[in-house]
Amino acid sequence: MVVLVKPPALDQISLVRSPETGGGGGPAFPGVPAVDFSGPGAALAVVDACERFGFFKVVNHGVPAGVADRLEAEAVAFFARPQAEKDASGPADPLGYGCKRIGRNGDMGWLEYLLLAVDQGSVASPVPSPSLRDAVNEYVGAVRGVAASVLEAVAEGLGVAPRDALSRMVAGAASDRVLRVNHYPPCPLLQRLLDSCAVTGFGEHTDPQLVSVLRSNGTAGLQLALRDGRWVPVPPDRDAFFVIVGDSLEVLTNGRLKSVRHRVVANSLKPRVSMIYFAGPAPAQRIAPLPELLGRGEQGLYRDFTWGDYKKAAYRSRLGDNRLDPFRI
Ligand SMILES: C=C1C[C@]23C[C@@]1(O)CC[C@H]2[C@@]12CC[C@H](O)[C@@](C)(C(=O)O1)[C@H]2[C@@H]3C(=O)O
Ligand SMILES: O=C(O)CCC(=O)C(=O)O
Ligand SMILES: [Fe+2]
Repeated sequence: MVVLVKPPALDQISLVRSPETGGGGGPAFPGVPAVDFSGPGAALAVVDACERFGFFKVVNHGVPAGVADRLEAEAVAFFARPQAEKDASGPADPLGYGCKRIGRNGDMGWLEYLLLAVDQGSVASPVPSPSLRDAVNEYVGAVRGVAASVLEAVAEGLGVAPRDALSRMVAGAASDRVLRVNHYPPCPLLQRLLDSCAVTGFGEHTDPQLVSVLRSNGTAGLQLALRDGRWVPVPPDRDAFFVIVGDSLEVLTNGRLKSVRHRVVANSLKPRVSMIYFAGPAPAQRIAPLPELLGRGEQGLYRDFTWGDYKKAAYRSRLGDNRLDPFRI
């Protein structure tokens, strides 16, 4: 008999079978779709990837590599500071520095992070150092353009007019944008057991916003749930931005694009650093299917709500909950 005893530092963090194959197997995962934003055809490729996986990566996005590299270096320097100094920027509630605790309802992961509010072009939260603030500002200045291009491509690919019908929802002065910088330290305490168990870095969930734009260093750990429930690893790519369809975009498209469950498992040897820009709308924004996407006589699948309503409910939920279920008709 194998008895699993977790070291104290891990005793509130769950283990996952990784990757788990779900029941029955399914068609081979062809890999994460890469959409080239420098050429023609991006809009249709974006919609195809969002319909099939709720996930893709943007290549040739035009953001100079130095912008993300600089934020990554500043983040590494911040997370290397003494714990007491980092704690002075926390606890995250929901913004600020957080360690292991995710949200307010008991979720735990093997990570530390900074959650920062972003206004139209720069960070709106206090940032622990001027050099980190400059790097964050430079980064959000660039990544918000990627989020806008993605949402324009979605609108174009779905035949929604005007082209900025979605992107303008996350570009207004009152829009709710957040930048999250995650650091997953190596987790040597628990080496992979039986070759199939891993420590939860960030538990499985969907993102509540329209889209999330993620960039990570070269350390693996991100996993994606396919539509048939199988989990697949996402190979890291420092040069790309990964795009995650969120719950709000699912509703706006009446379920044609679906939000995707994803999670991160800790690496036993290398640190993972990721930065994720969550593009959310203004609290008063109605989140309802776009009329162009409802066929004649077709009903919306969700009851009427605003982003403010949804966010309030989200912050009362556990990470892994299906937050859209209570809003389905
Ligand atoms: C457990 C939670 C953390 C979270 C708020 C929530 O109550 C449920 C949604 C979580 C999530 C997931 C995506 C993003 O990382 C995040 C910032 C968000 O908008 O929703 C987190 C929230 C958080 O960490 O505060
Ligand atoms: O750190 C990552 O790679 C993903 C984290 C994530 O999904 C999130 O912060 O919502
Ligand atoms: Fe996420």
